[in-house]
Amino acid sequence: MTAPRSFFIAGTDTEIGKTFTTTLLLRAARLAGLTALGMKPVAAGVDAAGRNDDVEAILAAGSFQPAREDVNPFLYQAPVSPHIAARDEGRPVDLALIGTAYARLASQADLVLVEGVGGFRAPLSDTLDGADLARALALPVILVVGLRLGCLNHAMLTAEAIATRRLRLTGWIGNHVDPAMARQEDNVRYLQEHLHNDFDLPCLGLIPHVPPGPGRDGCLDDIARTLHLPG
Ligand SMILES: Nc1ncnc2c1ncn2[C@@H]1O[C@H](COP(=O)(O)OP(=O)(O)OP(=O)(O)O)[C@@H](O)[C@H]1O
Ligand SMILES: C[C@H](N)[C@H](N)CCCCCC(=O)O
Ligand SMILES: [Mg+2]
Repeated sequence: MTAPRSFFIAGTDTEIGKTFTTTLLLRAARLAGLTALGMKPVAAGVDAAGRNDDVEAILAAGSFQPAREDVNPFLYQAPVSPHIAARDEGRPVDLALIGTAYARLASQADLVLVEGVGGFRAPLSDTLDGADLARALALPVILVVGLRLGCLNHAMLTAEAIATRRLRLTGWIGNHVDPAMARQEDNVRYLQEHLHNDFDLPCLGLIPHVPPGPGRDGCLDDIARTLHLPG
């Protein structure tokens, strides 16, 4: 196996479709014949069974099930900012430990996708945030833009924050998280032009709104095939 192609999946905010996009990119990689794994190093919020939705979705989307502690080394109970949950539970996020878990996953796969937490600079502690996590892993970044009112500003600010840290920004994906968004095409056109002009950033795909329900699974392969994984 050659060195894996891995990416950090950053988002313009929380609840904008990072996990949904990550699972579709894993699907795209698998359809292309790659062994692909996801990672959610820091997750907050569990159900009655003690499980986190993102972790379960990312485990299910991989080519096989690696050690759960490697996919998700830090799981906190409360669905709040991780810096609060980590302090409440007395278990601080440890970037070195996350790096070791990532390396174990990378040794087993052609491609690893690491989902961040919330927006790019969501805090992990009083001194660390999501940007430090991306920098510690030193992975090229894919920016997921949740297409809803306000996303133009969030996208430009997030791209700037990533570029300022000299991380390699490889492309962006627009996710139609809000089916009622007005002037969708005009918004997408703005992002295409300005992320290209300011950051030389290509659009790697646009994900349509796919309401949850029985019809969702049937269209995921077709959507995944429209996404471009950077080489
Ligand atoms: N394209 C889409 N069509 C329909 N629903 C979507 C789409 N993208 C995301 N959703 C839904 O929006 C919600 C938030 O998506 P998701 O969990 O992927 O966000 P996230 O950015 O990963 O959030 P977090 O910051 O908590 O990790 C989920 O219920 C998901 O199913
Ligand atoms: C619990 C939630 N779903 C996310 N995992 C955490 C979002 C943290 C957001 C912090 C912030 O930027 O205000
Ligand atoms: Mg998520």
